[in-house]
Amino acid sequence: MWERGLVLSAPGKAILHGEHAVVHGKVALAVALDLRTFLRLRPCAEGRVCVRLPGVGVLRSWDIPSLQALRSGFAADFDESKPPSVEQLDTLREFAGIAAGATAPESLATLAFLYMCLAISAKYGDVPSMDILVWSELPTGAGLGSSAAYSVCLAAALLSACGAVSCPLKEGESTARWTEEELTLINSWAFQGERVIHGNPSGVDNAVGTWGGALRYQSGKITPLKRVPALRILLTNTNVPRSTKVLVAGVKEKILKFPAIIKPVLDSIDAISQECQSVLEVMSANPSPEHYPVLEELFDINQHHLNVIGVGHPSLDRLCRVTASHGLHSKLTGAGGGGCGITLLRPDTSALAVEAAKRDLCACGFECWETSIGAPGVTLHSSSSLKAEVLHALTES
Ligand SMILES: Nc1ncnc2c1ncn2[C@@H]1O[C@H](COP(=O)(O)OP(=O)(O)O)[C@@H](O)[C@H]1O
Ligand SMILES: C[C@@](O)(CCOP(=O)(O)O)CC(=O)O
Ligand SMILES: [Mg+2]
Repeated sequence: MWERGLVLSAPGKAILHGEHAVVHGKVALAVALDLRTFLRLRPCAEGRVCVRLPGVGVLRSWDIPSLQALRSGFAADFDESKPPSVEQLDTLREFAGIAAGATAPESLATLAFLYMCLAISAKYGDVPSMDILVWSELPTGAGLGSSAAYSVCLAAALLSACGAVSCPLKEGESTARWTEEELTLINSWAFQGERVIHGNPSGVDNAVGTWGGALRYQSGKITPLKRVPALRILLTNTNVPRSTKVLVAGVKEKILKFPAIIKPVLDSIDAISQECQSVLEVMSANPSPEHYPVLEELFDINQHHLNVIGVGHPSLDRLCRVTASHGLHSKLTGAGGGGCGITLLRPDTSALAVEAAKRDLCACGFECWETSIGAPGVTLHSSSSLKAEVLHALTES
């Protein structure tokens, strides 16, 4: 079925609570956003694999025999349960001409592609000649899980191309999703992509990209949150670039340096996530405005904690101050160090008040957008069902 080509997508995410702490076994609550990464896969005839990633300026192609030769060097070691080894990544870097230790977006994206392509073909059979194009509505490296959305799309496309998962889109349907079992496989390979990009990911981002909706995540255990109130959220990108890999490594260093000081902060973040989950459950049964002050206070406390563990940034402090001047509460989301913040809007926050806050945030050089949460996870699309903007990006890039 994929032989006619396919288009699929995965959502970005916002972490309500638990970023960083989740890497150390604590609870995180995360929701899928209505901003997505799209991948188009087309067969091509020349015995080559071609990858176009316009978001990070990559246009590369390799002939299949050279990929097969590379793979045969360490085929036995590829498995979705094993982290990519230093040796494997060094070999792939050398093959692709990527400098050791390079953390540029294009280097990490190319390395993740090569790793997943070789590992999946080693396990499930050769990849066919193909042309892959990835285009995203998400900002890259801003805390909204663009790396996970990219990894989920690659996993779904490569597993489809090797025949390890089906192509569930039937003639005449506009979208389709895979079975639970297939989604579990896609998620585990997406986690490998995240491992290449992040070093030590928790797995929460790829879980949201795969399953969508809203979920609680702890140490690999994914619990969908069935009853979540329709929260209104304002996302603000400070446009300050940062790397998840570097920030995650910084928190680890702080824990090693001051364990007795930092570990209780992570425990407190865990308690915030749990408290927030209880409040959301009560709210969905009884959607009364009385719960909002609690959610707002939890945002404030967690933002302080995230500053304590070293992932704040002056731009994020400014974001919180500006929204506070409009009576709104914000925290960073994702890895921090710049990137995005989320601001909770109450059901009765007027459009005028939101516009005034947005105006002040934009005056700081930030970008804002109001989003809805709980979007579907990884999805196959028929071309005719795509928005004009997406179709244009996938045909013109
Ligand atoms: N559209 C995309 N195309 C290719 N690579 C991408 C894309 N989006 C993200 N990436 C990869 O993910 C990395 C950003 O991941 P990360 O630092 O975790 O930030 P975040 O996940 O918050 O956006 C980029 O450096 C790049 O390697
Ligand atoms: C900081 C962390 O909790 C979330 C990172 O999210 P993002 O890559 O900044 O979108 C890391 C992780 O969970 O793997
Ligand atoms: Mg990421």
